[in-house]
Amino acid sequence: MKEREEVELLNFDVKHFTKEALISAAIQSAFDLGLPVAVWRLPNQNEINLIVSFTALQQLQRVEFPTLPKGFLIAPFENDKKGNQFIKADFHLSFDFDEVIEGSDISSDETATGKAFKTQLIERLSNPIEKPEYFSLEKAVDTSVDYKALVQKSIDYIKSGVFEKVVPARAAQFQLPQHFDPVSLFMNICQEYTNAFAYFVSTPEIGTWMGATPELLLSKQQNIFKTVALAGTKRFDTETPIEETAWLQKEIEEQALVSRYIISCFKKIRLREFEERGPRTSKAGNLLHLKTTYEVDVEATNFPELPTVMLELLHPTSAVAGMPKTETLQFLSEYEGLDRAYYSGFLGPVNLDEQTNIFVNLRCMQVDKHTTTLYAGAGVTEDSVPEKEYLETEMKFNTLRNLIYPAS
Ligand SMILES: C=C(O[C@@H]1C=C(C(=O)O)C=C[C@H]1O)C(=O)O
Repeated sequence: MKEREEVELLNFDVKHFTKEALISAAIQSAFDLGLPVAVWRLPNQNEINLIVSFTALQQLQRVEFPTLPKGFLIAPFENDKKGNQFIKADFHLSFDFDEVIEGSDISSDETATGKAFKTQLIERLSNPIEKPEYFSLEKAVDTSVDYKALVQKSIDYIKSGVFEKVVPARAAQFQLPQHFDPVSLFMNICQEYTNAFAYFVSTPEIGTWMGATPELLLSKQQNIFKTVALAGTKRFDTETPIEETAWLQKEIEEQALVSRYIISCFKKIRLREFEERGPRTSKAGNLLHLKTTYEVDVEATNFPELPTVMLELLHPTSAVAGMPKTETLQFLSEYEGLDRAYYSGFLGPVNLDEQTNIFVNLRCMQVDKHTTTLYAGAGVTEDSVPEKEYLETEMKFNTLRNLIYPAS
């Protein structure tokens, strides 16, 4: 670890501050200067990372992972419209438990913005703030759509053979508590959902998003490419050991469709050597899902561009859109009545610690100044019951809602 001398970049010992104070001051300083900031914690890890870009978001036509600098990728559900957005890591802090383990000024030349950011950070640390401000789009979201009727329509379309599975979503808007602090919420997410990808992203262009997603879209660590098929939802029951969870035919089929979709992507690019594990029951907060993992050795298969190619083929998977893709996307844009924005898009760190980890943006919310919009969907098949799918979206909302409004 390139410890001390890099931590010294702030000209004083950051170890005097808690990680909450440092994260708050960095978010506030990014806000003050109109700069993009991302904070995250990978599943089953202690390390929290924070990056700030000294330039505006970069729009990427194609996500060429091997040539991208260190940064954070975020893309909306309807990717063709706004495209992939990239937050370049010009400033990077990482924390393990309470210790700053790395602080680095990645940008090679000291720009005026970079200098201004560090000056501002020192200023904000010396005069601590209670909670940071963040970018807010104050977006109006139509939450009036009758979700149960939408599920019924989905079932009718499936029965008439238009498609096999579709994932309609809905949004709910809530007033934020008066003393809402995104940093303490982020810390609670990290603590409560240890096997989720916990994140906070705030930029002038996309506003502020937070979440605790259980779904990996793809990752590359050393030479191993990984993706998962995640679907089927049940409430976690503390009385039943996870491995003894019983799944209904409907849920098994729903998840098998996602697996089949991933395998069809591999087939399209003539990739035959992959390792498949599962389906197994996987816990996500208070919910359980069925999960199959796929791994490919990109060196052995001589396929370095696999993550780039698979990103384009996979998104949106049938876990968030449906099967087949074209018909279900058409149905959703016609009847869902919701701008999903970054919900069910994808996001995650790129080329940090020589790894890339991109997740499907689920169990997430867009945060405005006084309100928050939560998004959730449910996989509908022929055997779905509208009331049950509605309750499933409520349970998914609860992932974050329970932490924003803890029962007193
Ligand atoms: C669509 C969501 O979740 C997806 C849909 C699932 C399902 O239909 O059972 C389960 C996990 C996710 O792949 C969501 O959380 O909003």
